[in-house]
Amino acid sequence: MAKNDWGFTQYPLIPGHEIVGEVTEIGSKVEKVKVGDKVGVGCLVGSCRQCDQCTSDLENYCPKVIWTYGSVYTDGTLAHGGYSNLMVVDEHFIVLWPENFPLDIGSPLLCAGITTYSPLRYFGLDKPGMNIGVVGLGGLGHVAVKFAKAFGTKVTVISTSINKKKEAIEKLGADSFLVSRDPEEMKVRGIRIPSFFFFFFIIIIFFFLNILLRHETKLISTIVSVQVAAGTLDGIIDTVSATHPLLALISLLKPHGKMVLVGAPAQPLELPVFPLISGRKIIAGSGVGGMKETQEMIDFAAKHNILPDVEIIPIDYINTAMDRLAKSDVKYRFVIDIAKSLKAE
Ligand SMILES: NC(=O)c1ccc[n+]([C@@H]2O[C@H](COP(=O)([O-])OP(=O)(O)OC[C@H]3O[C@@H](n4cnc5c(N)ncnc54)[C@H](O)[C@@H]3O)[C@@H](O)[C@H]2O)c1
Ligand SMILES: [Zn+2]
Repeated sequence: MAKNDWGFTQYPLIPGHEIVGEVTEIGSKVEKVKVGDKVGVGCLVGSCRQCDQCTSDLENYCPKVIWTYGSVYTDGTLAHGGYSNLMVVDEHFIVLWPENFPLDIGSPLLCAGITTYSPLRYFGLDKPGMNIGVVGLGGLGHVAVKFAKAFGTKVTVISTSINKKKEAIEKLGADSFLVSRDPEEMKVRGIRIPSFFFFFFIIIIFFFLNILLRHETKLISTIVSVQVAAGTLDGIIDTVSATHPLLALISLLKPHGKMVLVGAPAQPLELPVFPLISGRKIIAGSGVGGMKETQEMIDFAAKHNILPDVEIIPIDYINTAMDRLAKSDVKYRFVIDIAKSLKAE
C-alpha cells in the first residue's frame, strides 16, 4: 500500500490495520465498550450493514466495505489507520480484547490471524488429523501454522528456502517441511522423465555431484520429498505475496483437496487446469473475516495461547523496518509501539 504496488493507493496514506489500544472516550449511544476497555481494530471500519453479506456477519465481503485505511469514509474523508495516537471507530467494528492477552504481541492477529483462521474454518480444514500445507512462512504463514496446529491438524510448511526448516519444525511446531521448486524444473528433473533409465542416469550423476558439492544433497532430497508428498494434503493455505508457480502446489493436494489463496500478488498467477480437473480440486480465495468471526478468532487465540512472533519497534524505526520487511528480514511482524514512541519524544 505504501508503495502503491496494487495501483489503488490514495495518498496521503496513514497505514496500520492491526491496531490495539484502550478506549479513552465513548459516544452517548455506545453499549459495547466503556472507557478503559482494551480493544482492537482490524482491517475494516465500516460496511452497509444491510446487504446479504452484512446480515450474514460477513461485512468483509460487503460491496460497500470501508477498509481501515485508504477507503473513503461515510463523511467523504479518507480513512486513516493505526500509525496514529488516536482513532475514532464505530463500536460494531471493534474487537473486545481478551483479558490478560498481550496487546502488542497479539495485535497482528487482527489481520494475519483472521486471514488464516477464516479459510481454515470456512473450508473445513480445521478437523483433527487432516493434513494441511502452509505456503510462505511470513506474517500470515507463521500464524496459519499455529492455528492449524491448534485445530489438531498435521501441518506441512512449504517454502522456497530450506533455511526455514528448523524454525518451522522446532519453533512453530510444524510436522514437516517441503521446499517448493519451480514446476518447470521439476518436469525436467523429477516428474516428466522420458524413461526410467534416463531417470536412473540422472540420479547417478547427481549422486556423484553430491559427493563433489555438498549442497546438492538438499536438491536431491527436495525432489524426492516433493514426489513423495504428492497427493497427501487435504488443504493448502497459500500466503505468498509474489507471483509463483501453482502446479507443484496443486500436485500436493489429495483429490477434492482445497487450496486457498490469501497472499495477494500484484500480478496474475498462471492456473494449470488439468491437475484440478483430474482430482476435482478446488482453488479459492479468502479475505480477512467478518467482525463476529474476528472476535471468535481472538477469543480462540487467547484460549489456546496463540501469539504471533513479533519484533516491537518505536515509530522512528519505521523506514529501517520497511527496508527489512522488503528483504523478509523479520520474524515475523513488526509491531509499532506508538504510546511508548510518544512518551520518548
Ligand atoms: N487475503 C487477505 O485478506 C490478506 C490479508 C493480509 C495480507 N494479505 C496478503 O498476504 C500476503 C502475505 O502477507 P504477509 O503479511 O504474510 O507478508 P510477509 O512478507 O510477511 O510474508 C510473505 C511470504 O511470502 C514469501 N514469498 C515472497 N515472495 C515469494 C516468492 N516469489 N515465492 C515464494 N515465496 C515468496 C516470503 O518469503 C514470505 O514468507 C501479502 O500479499 C498480503 O498483502 C492478504
Ligand atoms: Zn453490506
